[in-house]
Amino acid sequence: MIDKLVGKIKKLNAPIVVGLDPNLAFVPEHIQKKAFDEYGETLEGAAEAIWQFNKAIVDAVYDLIPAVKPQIAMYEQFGLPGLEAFHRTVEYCRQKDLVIIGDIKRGDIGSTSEAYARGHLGPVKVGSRSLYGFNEDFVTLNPYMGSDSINPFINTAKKEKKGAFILVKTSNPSSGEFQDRLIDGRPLFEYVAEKVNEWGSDYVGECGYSYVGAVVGATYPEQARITRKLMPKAYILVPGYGAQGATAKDLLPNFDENGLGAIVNSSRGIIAAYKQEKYAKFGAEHFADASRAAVIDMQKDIASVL
Ligand SMILES: O=C(O)c1cc(=O)[nH]c(=O)n1[C@@H]1O[C@H](COP(=O)(O)O)[C@@H](O)[C@H]1O
Repeated sequence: MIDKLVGKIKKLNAPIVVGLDPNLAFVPEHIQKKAFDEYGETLEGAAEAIWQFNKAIVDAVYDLIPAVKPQIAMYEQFGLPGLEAFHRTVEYCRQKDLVIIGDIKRGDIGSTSEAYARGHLGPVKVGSRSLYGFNEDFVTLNPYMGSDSINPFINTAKKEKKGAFILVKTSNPSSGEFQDRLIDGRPLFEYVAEKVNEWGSDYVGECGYSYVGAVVGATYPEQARITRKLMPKAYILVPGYGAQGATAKDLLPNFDENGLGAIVNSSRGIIAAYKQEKYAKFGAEHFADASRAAVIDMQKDIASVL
């Protein structure tokens, strides 16, 4: 899957992942109304609204981008109907040949991680059958519980030719609280970066990159300079561009000398583009066209610095 991802990034000249984080507040009134008319103001109604919203955005942008990253929290907030909308979204994106990064940020004791890995990457055995649950191509992982919490995902990813992005230095304001703490004079995130490099060293695709990747927030370019060197084979998922304030220049340290090695996420900046002054001319009716315009602008913005 890392080869498919890198191949698509090169072909489209777009190291971009659109984050499908559909809060109801982003879903235009007319879509909400239609869903509520059909299902009432219920969890089912909310799930239908976010699914229709996602579908319109995917239809508008799929030919421009290599990948999507549905963030499971935005679906979980609507309970089981929300998770069904997550699954539908994953399946729809697969039909559109997009690489799917399930943003699930999991990691637990080994036996529990094995179950998460089966549910999100691999098949689960049911009697004589092997069945897929959510079936994303990559997942995001939280490595705080150590190697035995990560290994089940790596083993499953290897069998399935899929992959993972492991949190190394996150984009949020408090990310330094623990991640920057010094241990023997070096910040914790550097140790995690070295571990990501080690976890991925045996699992390198034809493109030269490992299918064990990392997450490094665009909001911390200085730290990215260090992590890029510590894990030369890791593809880096870079969130924080757009809504969290990072600019194209901030992304640069995550890329290699060939302009590869990183893929930049934008969620609110794309899916809620119609709410920004810059794209207001599209109006809520044409929210998906606003998202397309925002993807094109993001692609140009990143290309201008690479
Ligand atoms: O793993 C992630 O994707 C992630 C890691 C991180 O350090 N920061 C971060 O913002 N994210 C996710 O990236 C997305 C960012 O959304 P926007 O700020 O709207 O572009 C959300 O789904 C976050 O959960």
